[in-house]
Amino acid sequence: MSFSSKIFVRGLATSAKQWSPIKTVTIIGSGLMGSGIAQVAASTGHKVTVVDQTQDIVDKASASIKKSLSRVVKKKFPDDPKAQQTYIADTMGHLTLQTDAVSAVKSADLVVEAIVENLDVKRKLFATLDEAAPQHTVFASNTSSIPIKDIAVATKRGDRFGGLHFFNPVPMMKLVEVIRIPETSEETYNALEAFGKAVGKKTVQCKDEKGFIVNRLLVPYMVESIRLAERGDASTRDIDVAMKLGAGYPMGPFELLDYVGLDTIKFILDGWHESDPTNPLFQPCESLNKLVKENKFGMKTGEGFYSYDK
Ligand SMILES: CCCCCCCC(=O)CC(=O)SCCNC(=O)CCNC(=O)[C@H](O)C(C)(C)COP(=O)(O)OP(=O)(O)OC[C@H]1O[C@@H](n2cnc3c(N)ncnc32)[C@H](O)[C@@H]1OP(=O)(O)O
Ligand SMILES: NC(=O)C1=CN([C@@H]2O[C@H](COP(=O)(O)OP(=O)(O)OC[C@H]3O[C@@H](n4cnc5c(N)ncnc54)[C@H](O)[C@@H]3O)[C@@H](O)[C@H]2O)C=CC1
Repeated sequence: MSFSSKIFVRGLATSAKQWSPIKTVTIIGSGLMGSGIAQVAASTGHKVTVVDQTQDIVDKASASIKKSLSRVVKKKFPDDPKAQQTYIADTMGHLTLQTDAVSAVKSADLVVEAIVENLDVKRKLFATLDEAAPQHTVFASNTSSIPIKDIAVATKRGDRFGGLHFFNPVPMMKLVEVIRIPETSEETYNALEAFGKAVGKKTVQCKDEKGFIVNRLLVPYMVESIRLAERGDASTRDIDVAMKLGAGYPMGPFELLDYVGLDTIKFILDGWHESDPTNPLFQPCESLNKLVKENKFGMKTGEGFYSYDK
């Protein structure tokens, strides 16, 4: 059955809001984002296969999904240990973790890529998957900063390609940005949007422009916060307190910088600066560069703008 006839036939019987043509999902990359996306997809009844490079990595992902689920169920079923266990077992029962990407996409309706933020590596992966996946399979990248069109050129399925940008921590953050490139068909866009809703997220639509919506606004905000501290106008602590209590943000900019990873922010800023060198919002940032040079990436290395117990 072709993808389009699946949508048409099933779409007649169910409401557009709840119904998604995506039932079987393969997530490539089981790091921070891939494991979170896998978790929310599995817990909403999708059949999910997660792929990473080694058995050790997928074992760690499985453990981190279980840990995250145990936090979720405490809130979802506060006084019902049995329901907590059932929810965790059901979700884990929808998950398969493996190391072979080619066999993992053979029956996928959707492939979500969440591997390292490197264009060449993403292109190489998608070129391989394009050969292996069935005709109807939709491809999506979770990239933070690389244009979707630059990744999609590695495949012959631009019409079945788009962006699905989730947020960290995936189980908690309620948004998915759905990104279309000019080639993305209406049917593909609708399927991606329906999948976002089916995993319990609010979706927003965005063109394939730098940073989409959230990162296009957040990156300059974070960099401007660093510049404010660099000028000595206020301390990092006070800037964080100010933005939490004065603007209602759950984390201050320096807490968020350390949480996301300073290496990641630098990578994004450098890339945008390279492609738009005169844009004042994308100018290099001295103290960010210094911390990254010293391998102080934030929470994951134990030190960034703040220090953390490892
Ligand atoms: C940005 C520039 C460019 C970067 C480029 C790369 C990034 C991207 O492309 C896009 C992004 O993701 S940007 C980052 C977006 N994320 C944010 O802004 C997070 C902001 N922080 C928060 O929302 C909360 O602090 C947060 C929800 C994180 C934690 O809440 P709290 O601060 O209150 O801390 P907790 O007390 O530990 O947690 C509160 C409740 O959340 C539950 N929880 C937290 N993490 C979880 C996880 N991983 N899995 C499951 N449950 C989780 C936790 O259970 C807790 O619930 P309660 O027990 O009821 O308190
Ligand atoms: N960290 C964040 O806050 C966010 C990251 N993103 C994007 O999501 C993607 C993944 O980011 P993270 O999960 O943070 O990275 P991560 O470093 O935690 O995980 C990446 C995983 O991909 C695996 N991998 C690398 N090459 C692979 C390949 N060829 N085949 C299979 N697995 C491979 C790695 O072994 C690793 O486990 C990136 O494109 C990033 O820009 C998007 C939203 C938020």
